[in-house]
Amino acid sequence: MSFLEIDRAVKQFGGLRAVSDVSFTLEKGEVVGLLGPNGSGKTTLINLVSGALPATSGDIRLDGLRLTGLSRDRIARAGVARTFQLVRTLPSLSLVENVMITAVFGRHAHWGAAARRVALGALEMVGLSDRAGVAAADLTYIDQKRLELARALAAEPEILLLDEWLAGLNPTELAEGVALIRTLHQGGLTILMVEHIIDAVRALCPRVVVMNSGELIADAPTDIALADPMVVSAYLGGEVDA
Ligand SMILES: Nc1ncnc2c1ncn2[C@@H]1O[C@H](COP(=O)(O)OP(=O)(O)OP(=O)(O)O)[C@@H](O)[C@H]1O
Repeated sequence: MSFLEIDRAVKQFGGLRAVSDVSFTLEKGEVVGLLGPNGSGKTTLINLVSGALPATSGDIRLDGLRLTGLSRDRIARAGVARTFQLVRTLPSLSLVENVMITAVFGRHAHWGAAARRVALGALEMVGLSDRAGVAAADLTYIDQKRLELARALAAEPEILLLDEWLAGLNPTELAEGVALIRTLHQGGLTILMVEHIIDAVRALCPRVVVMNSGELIADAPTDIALADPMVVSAYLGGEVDA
């Protein structure tokens, strides 16, 4: 049994099959890239794993527990946390308040002082603990991204789903972001990351899975997948420097 098992997952939106019979597994402690062109179904797949959307059919299991059909809250309690492509913070609340919310609804359902302690720990991990009392509205873009990650970490996940968390960062911030993800991985977290920045994927992910038009077209070591002609033509329009 693998840690995360995605077994023939399907998501149908009316006549559109956004995720079509996708199967792959992740072992505990792996960091895997989820690649594919715009509209290929990556975010939809993340939505199925995190419970933001119900699957049309198929099974998704974490450590043997069937997630399919469970509520989003129950899936968070099972140890799944994710970041969103569009950062979701509550601007009028302080950073620590923003993060406490996910500590409350996360794996261990902390409350009060315990939720605050977990939230401060998550802010520390992303380098924001010195600004815990600042309003989220006052953050720069990279710090909003850090806050979004802290919110996911405060849920104390077993598996972290990153949806283009590195997008929009400048080169210095990108290097910091890559280092941060590496630290999380080294701490034992299992990570599935949707990412378009190939240098970051190469730096972080020994293995990638690639989607195109809802289907899985590759599941291989990163160098091999990025040199696969089907991946090159589908995903990168032939422009990858593999
Ligand atoms: N809630 C929805 N209702 C209807 N169609 C949707 C919905 N969510 C996504 N889609 C469609 O499903 C397909 C896959 O979208 P998805 O966002 O999963 O792709 P993606 O690979 O994450 O793309 P990107 O890299 O641009 O984020 C697209 O055609 C999209 O328009």
